[in-house]
Amino acid sequence: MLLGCIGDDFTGSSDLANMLARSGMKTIQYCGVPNGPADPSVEAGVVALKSRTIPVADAVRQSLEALDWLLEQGAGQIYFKYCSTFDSTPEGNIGPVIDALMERLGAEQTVVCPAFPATGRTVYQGHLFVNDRLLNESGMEHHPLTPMRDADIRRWLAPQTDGAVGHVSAQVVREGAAAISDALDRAAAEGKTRIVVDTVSDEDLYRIGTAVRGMKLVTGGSGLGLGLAANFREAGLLGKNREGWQGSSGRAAILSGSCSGQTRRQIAEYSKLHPTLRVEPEAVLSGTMTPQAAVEWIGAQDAGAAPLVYSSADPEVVRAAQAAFGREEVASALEGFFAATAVQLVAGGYERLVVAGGETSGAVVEALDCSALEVGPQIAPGVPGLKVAGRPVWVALKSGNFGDDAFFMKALDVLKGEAA
Ligand SMILES: Nc1ncnc2c1ncn2[C@@H]1O[C@H](COP(=O)(O)OP(=O)(O)O)[C@@H](O)[C@H]1O
Ligand SMILES: O=C(O)[C@@H](O)C(=O)COP(=O)(O)O
Repeated sequence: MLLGCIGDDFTGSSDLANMLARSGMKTIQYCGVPNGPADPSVEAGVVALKSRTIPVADAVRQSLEALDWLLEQGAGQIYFKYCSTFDSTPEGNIGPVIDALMERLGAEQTVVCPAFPATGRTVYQGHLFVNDRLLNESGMEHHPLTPMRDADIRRWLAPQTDGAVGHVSAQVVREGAAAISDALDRAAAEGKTRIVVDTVSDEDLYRIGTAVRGMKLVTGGSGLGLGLAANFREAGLLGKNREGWQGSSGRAAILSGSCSGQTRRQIAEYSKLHPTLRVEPEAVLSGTMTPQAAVEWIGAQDAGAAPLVYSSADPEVVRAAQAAFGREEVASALEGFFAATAVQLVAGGYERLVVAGGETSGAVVEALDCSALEVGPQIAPGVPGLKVAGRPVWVALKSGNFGDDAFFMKALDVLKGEAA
């Protein structure tokens, strides 16, 4: 294993796995920390955790367990993957996990590089943009669990970390890898160890990648995977033979707990022509809507249809449910509902599942008890088709913000083995 990655959620991990696989690395996504060794042919191992919104101490412990396993597999560089919208709160978990990984690795400095230009996430003057909007005006300020109310990544990270936060500007990044390395050295001399690096294009990601070639720990969104994979390719370290990936035309269903604007547009589009069932948090909490009832509804739809069950709702509706029942209570009830629904579907022979939402996907994949996911073709930037290793189950794990309006249709096709 050349590159060992720790993803703080399952959609994000599949985003990174997609980036690395498309960049030529033999990549596997592990669901949690594996019990045994990795296949020796794996060049990039991505350990997916559901650690983005759990208590800080648990996130740190799980991340360190993943680190130890990746080091045992021989990984020479470690990549901590978080969201391209830097999903976190002033308490964590990005900062505390970075601190713990740096300490365990004896790393003196790391970069903080959430940008993913292919999906419109760029960092300029330390501020994160989603397309042409500042992060805190992009809709992410309404996120149910990690509302992002400040686009200045330096200011958002500072209270989360014990280390001093620095910055490398876009102007320096444009000058190239040598200028970036010099700027990192200057920051280190000033005692700055967590360095937010401006990134506005894929070219920037390649330049940053070159500059961090020897860094023990790098952190960011999936974008920087481009630059890191290029390092291994240029060093002649990547193998050539890639196994094929095959889809399935088996029965399919879609589950969505993502409340992002993009997911809600995708649901609106899909529901024009396909069966959809909206579930209310109240109904799930009171037990009037159960996984069994959802599975029965799915089974009652036309054979060949891929029914969609969703709890996704507008920000005001989400706020009202959280005020009535508690943020964590609602989230965990809905995640449990989707997880149990997925388990029953797979037990009933469903082979294709499209899941929208990072936390929702984590709950589903953990409940399905998958050890690893094989990476297939890209459905949309940041979202690959995946196959559960050793079982006839194909999944797509969609980040709330990714994919165009027709995403669900495309995902079902790619999981079938058809081009997107
Ligand atoms: N109607 C709702 N009201 C309140 N919370 C909800 C509702 N629907 C989903 N949620 C919760 O909101 C969270 C959405 O997060 P996630 O699944 O990560 O989506 P995204 O990828 O858009 O961030 C989940 O914990 C989910 O259970
Ligand atoms: O980096 C990204 O934007 C994604 O890979 C990601 O982490 C997705 O998180 P969710 O939006 O919570 O699914």
